Amino acid sequence: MEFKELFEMQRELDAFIEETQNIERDVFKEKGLALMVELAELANETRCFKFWSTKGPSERKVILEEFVDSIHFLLSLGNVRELSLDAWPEVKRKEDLTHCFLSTQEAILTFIQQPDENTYRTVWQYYGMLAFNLDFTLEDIMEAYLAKNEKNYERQRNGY
Ligand SMILES: O=c1ccn([C@H]2C[C@H](O)[C@@H](COP(=O)(O)O)O2)c(=O)[nH]1
Repeated sequence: MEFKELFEMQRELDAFIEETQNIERDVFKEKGLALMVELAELANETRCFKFWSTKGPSERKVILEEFVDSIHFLLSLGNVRELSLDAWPEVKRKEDLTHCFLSTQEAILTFIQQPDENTYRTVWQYYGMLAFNLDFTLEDIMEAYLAKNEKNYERQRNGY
Protein backbone atom coordinates (compact mmCIF):
# COMPACT_ATOMS: atom_id res chain seq x y z
CA MET A 1 0.00 0.00 0.00
CA GLU A 2 1.17 3.53 -0.79
CA PHE A 3 1.30 6.34 1.72
CA LYS A 4 -1.04 8.47 -0.43
CA GLU A 5 -3.80 5.89 -0.12
CA LEU A 6 -4.10 6.75 3.58
CA PHE A 7 -5.92 9.95 2.60
CA GLU A 8 -8.72 7.88 1.06
CA MET A 9 -8.84 5.49 4.04
CA GLN A 10 -9.10 8.48 6.36
CA ARG A 11 -11.86 10.03 4.23
CA GLU A 12 -13.89 6.83 4.53
CA LEU A 13 -13.34 6.59 8.30
CA ASP A 14 -14.30 10.25 8.78
CA ALA A 15 -17.46 9.81 6.68
CA PHE A 16 -18.40 6.81 8.84
CA ILE A 17 -17.75 8.73 12.07
CA GLU A 18 -19.70 11.78 10.90
CA GLU A 19 -22.63 9.65 9.77
CA THR A 20 -22.64 7.72 13.04
CA GLN A 21 -22.46 10.92 15.10
CA ASN A 22 -24.79 12.95 12.82
CA ILE A 23 -22.23 15.65 12.09
CA GLU A 24 -23.09 17.99 9.24
CA ARG A 25 -21.08 21.11 10.08
CA ASP A 26 -17.46 21.97 9.31
CA VAL A 27 -15.31 20.49 12.08
CA PHE A 28 -11.92 21.78 10.87
CA LYS A 29 -11.27 23.73 14.09
CA GLU A 30 -12.22 20.81 16.30
CA LYS A 31 -9.88 18.54 14.35
CA GLY A 32 -7.16 21.18 14.64
CA LEU A 33 -7.48 21.21 18.41
CA ALA A 34 -7.61 17.40 18.39
CA LEU A 35 -4.25 17.36 16.57
CA MET A 36 -2.73 19.70 19.18
CA VAL A 37 -3.99 17.41 21.93
CA GLU A 38 -2.66 14.28 20.20
CA LEU A 39 0.75 15.92 19.82
CA ALA A 40 0.79 16.69 23.56
CA GLU A 41 -0.27 13.10 24.37
CA LEU A 42 2.59 11.85 22.21
CA ALA A 43 5.08 14.13 23.98
CA ASN A 44 3.74 12.92 27.31
CA GLU A 45 4.31 9.25 26.43
CA THR A 46 7.92 9.96 25.41
CA ARG A 47 8.43 11.87 28.70
CA CYS A 48 11.22 13.71 26.83
CA PHE A 49 10.66 16.96 28.75
CA LYS A 50 10.30 15.47 32.26
CA PHE A 51 13.68 16.49 33.66
CA TRP A 52 12.18 16.10 37.14
CA SER A 53 11.54 12.38 36.75
CA THR A 54 13.81 9.36 36.36
CA LYS A 55 11.03 7.20 34.88
CA GLY A 56 11.68 6.28 31.23
CA PRO A 57 9.39 6.56 28.20
CA SER A 58 6.31 4.37 27.62
CA GLU A 59 6.58 1.22 25.52
CA ARG A 60 7.39 1.74 21.87
CA LYS A 61 3.98 0.47 20.73
CA VAL A 62 2.18 2.96 23.00
CA ILE A 63 4.24 5.83 21.55
CA LEU A 64 3.63 4.57 18.00
CA GLU A 65 -0.14 4.43 18.60
CA GLU A 66 -0.10 8.03 19.83
CA PHE A 67 1.93 8.98 16.79
CA VAL A 68 -0.63 7.51 14.39
CA ASP A 69 -3.49 9.22 16.25
CA SER A 70 -1.85 12.46 15.11
CA ILE A 71 -1.53 11.05 11.59
CA HIS A 72 -5.30 10.38 11.53
CA PHE A 73 -6.10 14.01 12.31
CA LEU A 74 -3.42 15.38 10.01
CA LEU A 75 -4.80 13.37 7.07
CA SER A 76 -8.30 14.36 8.06
CA LEU A 77 -7.49 18.10 8.21
CA GLY A 78 -5.98 17.85 4.72
CA ASN A 79 -9.09 16.16 3.36
CA VAL A 80 -11.35 18.84 4.88
CA ARG A 81 -9.39 21.61 3.12
CA GLU A 82 -8.64 19.56 -0.03
CA LEU A 83 -4.92 19.46 0.70
CA SER A 84 -2.82 16.39 0.15
CA LEU A 85 0.74 15.11 0.12
CA ASP A 86 2.28 12.81 -2.50
CA ALA A 87 4.82 11.00 -0.38
CA TRP A 88 5.86 10.53 3.24
CA PRO A 89 8.32 13.31 4.23
CA GLU A 90 11.63 11.53 4.87
CA VAL A 91 13.50 13.88 7.19
CA LYS A 92 16.78 12.44 8.42
CA ARG A 93 18.01 14.96 10.92
CA LYS A 94 18.87 14.22 14.54
CA GLU A 95 17.14 16.76 16.76
CA ASP A 96 16.31 17.09 20.40
CA LEU A 97 12.79 15.70 20.90
CA THR A 98 11.59 18.64 23.00
CA HIS A 99 12.69 20.99 20.23
CA CYS A 100 10.83 18.81 17.68
CA PHE A 101 7.61 18.94 19.71
CA LEU A 102 7.72 22.72 20.20
CA SER A 103 8.38 23.31 16.49
CA THR A 104 5.63 20.90 15.47
CA GLN A 105 3.18 22.63 17.80
CA GLU A 106 4.02 25.99 16.27
CA ALA A 107 3.61 24.59 12.74
CA ILE A 108 0.19 23.14 13.60
CA LEU A 109 -1.03 26.47 15.02
CA THR A 110 0.17 28.31 11.92
CA PHE A 111 -1.59 25.77 9.69
CA ILE A 112 -4.87 26.05 11.62
CA GLN A 113 -4.80 29.82 11.30
CA GLN A 114 -3.79 29.75 7.65
CA PRO A 115 -4.49 26.41 6.00
CA ASP A 116 -2.71 26.24 2.65
CA GLU A 117 -0.34 23.92 0.74
CA ASN A 118 2.72 25.42 2.35
CA THR A 119 1.65 25.41 5.99
CA TYR A 120 0.19 21.90 5.53
CA ARG A 121 3.45 20.56 4.06
CA THR A 122 5.43 22.13 6.90
CA VAL A 123 3.40 20.25 9.51
CA TRP A 124 4.10 16.99 7.65
CA GLN A 125 7.82 17.82 7.56
CA TYR A 126 7.82 18.13 11.33
CA TYR A 127 6.01 14.82 11.70
CA GLY A 128 8.67 13.34 9.40
CA MET A 129 11.32 14.72 11.74
CA LEU A 130 9.50 13.40 14.82
CA ALA A 131 9.23 9.93 13.23
CA PHE A 132 12.96 9.89 12.46
CA ASN A 133 13.88 10.94 15.99
CA LEU A 134 11.48 8.40 17.49
CA ASP A 135 12.97 5.70 15.22
CA PHE A 136 9.74 4.98 13.36
CA THR A 137 10.01 3.90 9.73
CA LEU A 138 7.29 4.53 7.17
CA GLU A 139 6.52 0.80 7.36
CA ASP A 140 6.00 1.01 11.17
CA ILE A 141 3.73 4.01 10.70
CA MET A 142 1.62 2.48 7.92
CA GLU A 143 1.14 -0.76 9.87
CA ALA A 144 0.16 1.07 13.06
CA TYR A 145 -2.12 3.43 11.13
CA LEU A 146 -4.04 0.52 9.54
CA ALA A 147 -4.48 -1.15 12.93
CA LYS A 148 -5.70 2.05 14.62
CA ASN A 149 -7.99 2.89 11.68
CA GLU A 150 -9.75 -0.46 12.17
CA LYS A 151 -9.93 0.11 15.95
CA ASN A 152 -11.60 3.48 15.30
CA TYR A 153 -14.35 1.74 13.25
CA GLU A 154 -14.88 -0.77 16.05
CA ARG A 155 -15.14 1.99 18.64
CA GLN A 156 -17.86 3.70 16.60
CA ARG A 157 -19.74 0.42 16.11
CA ASN A 158 -19.57 -0.21 19.85
CA GLY A 159 -20.96 3.20 20.80
CA TYR A 160 -17.83 5.23 21.60
O1 LIG B 1 -13.12 12.68 12.80
C1 LIG B 1 -12.37 11.89 13.40
C2 LIG B 1 -12.36 11.81 14.79
C3 LIG B 1 -11.49 10.91 15.41
N1 LIG B 1 -10.66 10.14 14.68
C4 LIG B 1 -9.72 9.20 15.32
C5 LIG B 1 -8.29 9.67 15.29
C6 LIG B 1 -7.67 9.02 16.51
O2 LIG B 1 -7.09 7.75 16.14
C7 LIG B 1 -8.83 8.80 17.46
C8 LIG B 1 -8.77 9.78 18.63
O3 LIG B 1 -9.76 9.49 19.53
P1 LIG B 1 -9.60 9.69 21.13
O4 LIG B 1 -8.96 8.40 21.64
O5 LIG B 1 -8.71 10.89 21.35
O6 LIG B 1 -11.01 9.87 21.64
O7 LIG B 1 -10.02 9.01 16.69
C9 LIG B 1 -10.66 10.23 13.30
O8 LIG B 1 -9.89 9.53 12.62
N2 LIG B 1 -11.51 11.10 12.69
